[in-house]
Amino acid sequence: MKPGARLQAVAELLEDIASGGVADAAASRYFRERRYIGSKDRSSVAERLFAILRRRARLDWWVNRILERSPDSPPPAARHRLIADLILVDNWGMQKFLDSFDGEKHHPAPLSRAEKTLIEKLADQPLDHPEMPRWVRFEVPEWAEGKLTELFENDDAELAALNENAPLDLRTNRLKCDRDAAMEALKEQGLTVEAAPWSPLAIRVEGRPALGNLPAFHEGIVEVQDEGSQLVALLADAKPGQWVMDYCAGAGGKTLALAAEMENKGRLVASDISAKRLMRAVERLRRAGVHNAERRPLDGEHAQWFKRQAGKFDRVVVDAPCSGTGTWRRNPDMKWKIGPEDIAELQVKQREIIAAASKLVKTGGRLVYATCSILPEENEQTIAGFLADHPDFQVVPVTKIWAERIGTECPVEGDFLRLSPKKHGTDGFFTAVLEKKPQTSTT
Ligand SMILES: C[S@@+](CC[C@H](N)C(=O)[O-])C[C@H]1O[C@@H](n2cnc3c(N)ncnc32)[C@H](O)[C@@H]1O
Repeated sequence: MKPGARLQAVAELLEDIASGGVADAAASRYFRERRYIGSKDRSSVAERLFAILRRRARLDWWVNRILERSPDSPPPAARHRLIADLILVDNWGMQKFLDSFDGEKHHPAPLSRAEKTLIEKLADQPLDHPEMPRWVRFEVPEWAEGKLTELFENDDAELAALNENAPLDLRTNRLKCDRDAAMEALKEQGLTVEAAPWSPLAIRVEGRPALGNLPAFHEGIVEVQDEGSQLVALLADAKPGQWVMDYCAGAGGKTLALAAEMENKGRLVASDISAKRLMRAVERLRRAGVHNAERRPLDGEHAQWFKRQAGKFDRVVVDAPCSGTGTWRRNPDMKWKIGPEDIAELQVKQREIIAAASKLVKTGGRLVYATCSILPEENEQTIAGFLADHPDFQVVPVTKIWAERIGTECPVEGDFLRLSPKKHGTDGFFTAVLEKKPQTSTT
């Protein structure tokens, strides 16, 4: 691809994302439909795309200022973001733009008058400007800035970490081998890897290798999973022979980890409101050598079955749908797609889901509630609301489970697991473990 064609690809992807596309999926689709684009070009396009998404608030601030757009005008055009990025970050001058934005096949169309003004007036400006509001400087939505500042007790580095590149983490599949053997295999296959700090199964990979080509991946020795997500699954403390329900299983990320902890023994049910998402778990379960998992979509057809399972499960894991605020570093476009009204809606949904799932837990069994959100509304507040309505459940401190299950230094103090990218180097995660109390006799 010529440099101009790479830029055009970035502009088209930015356009797609601005009109509702999700960055990861949009990029995968774009490349799938254009198989002729080689791997170097793909990486270069994806790298610039994600870098622009991470700088979006500051780029928009500059475009609005230069073009004298009012703060309530719609977001700037995708091309304006790209042009601003090339000037503010790469110091492009007019001639470079004229050479690439030449309207040739696969190249960006020639510059408009407004774009030329942008290029002239932005020349020699730095990306950061002292007049930028705090939310712009830290690249968080305006509605979230106050909340996050309070949550992180004015620690600016926590806000900044929400916008940094996330590492690629793999989970060793204990059904196939231990971490040392998995790391050896990955090294032999050309990867640079190290043991990640918290999960005894986590392997951190340098760079962004194409895992699809690796035998270790095809053989199910490792699975992609953020270290934080691995810890959630470990804290479920699922044991061989137990009955375990992964209530919001999606494409099975946690189901796989739970199956390995259960050593393929016992009953593992993956349920989800979306049968389509559950279907995506099938191939992953096969690759991982999981034999004890069954899929049960939460639909009319299975409603009776779920009713009959009341009080039968040792572990019910609720990996609830959430705002994903803990994964903003991985999905920098997502934060601009949600607002406070979504958080309020999610909170209602989370309370309904945890209440429904709790019915499946047997006496002495555990309900594990997790989100990849860092907002207390979706976490501590959901748990407090649930416990107020369900006095038959009590909190089991994660520090206690950690000591029994993992044994190393626990990353948190107190009852709940609350991980943050800055403090723990993982995505932001929350986990609470609740136990169904033994029934007290009323005689
Ligand atoms: C955070 S995702 C789960 C991710 C998955 N556990 C993993 O580790 O890969 C949340 C899931 O909840 C599902 N969901 C949404 N509403 C639900 C409901 N009312 N009951 C059960 N699952 C629901 C969504 O379809 C989605 O797959």
